[in-house]
Amino acid sequence: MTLFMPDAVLFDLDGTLVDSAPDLTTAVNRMLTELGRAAITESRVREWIGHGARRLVARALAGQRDIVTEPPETEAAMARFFVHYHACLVDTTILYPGVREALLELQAMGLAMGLVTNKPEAFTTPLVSALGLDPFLSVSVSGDTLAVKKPDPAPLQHAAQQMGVAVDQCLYVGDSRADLDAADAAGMMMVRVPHGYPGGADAFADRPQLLTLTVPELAERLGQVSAA
Ligand SMILES: O=C(O)COP(=O)(O)O
Ligand SMILES: [Mg+2]
Repeated sequence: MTLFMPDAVLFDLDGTLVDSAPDLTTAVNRMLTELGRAAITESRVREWIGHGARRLVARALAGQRDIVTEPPETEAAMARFFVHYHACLVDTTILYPGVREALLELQAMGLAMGLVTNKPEAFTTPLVSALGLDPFLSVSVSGDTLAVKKPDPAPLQHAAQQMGVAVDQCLYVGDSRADLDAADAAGMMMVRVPHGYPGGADAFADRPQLLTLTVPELAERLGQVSAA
């Protein structure tokens, strides 16, 4: 698949710009321990994130990824998860290697940048600020900014609208199937990072053509496109 020169690049957060799984695991396990439940592994958390904090908490309580209805204790558990995740939000969470330099390059190319994450705003805002991402982002759409979250296309469409850029002139950079489904439904091109939390081993099995690049590789490729 060939790359075009977009007017704006939108980024997913968890698994794309930052590896937040260790701190999320700490918070989930503090919550589970409080409820007298057994802790879960970080690899489970890596499989269960991507559809927002509430879905992660519900999956952790149910002990499985596929849930039809939320366990009844989800609401109360969410309140405890919020307390615990706030306390360890940036204990170990850092940008993936080269991300800061890549964002500087993209900024120097004159590209507008934004964030579209399923993470609740209460976590997105302090995390973005602690990691020094604020100066790069002209818009930030979280999982609870609108009534719907990814894979619904609305958060991507909302971000594009806020930036005054046509949806098909934006490029979305994400790590999960929810990101791809949102981008497809919005009519936005997506590039996938090779790390992160895809949402199952076969999450992209039916999309072998999907361009897979790290954020630094993307900045380099777009640099070539803009120079051409
Ligand atoms: O909160 C989540 O489940 C994942 O957040 P993300 O959309 O930034 O990957
Ligand atoms: Mg993600």
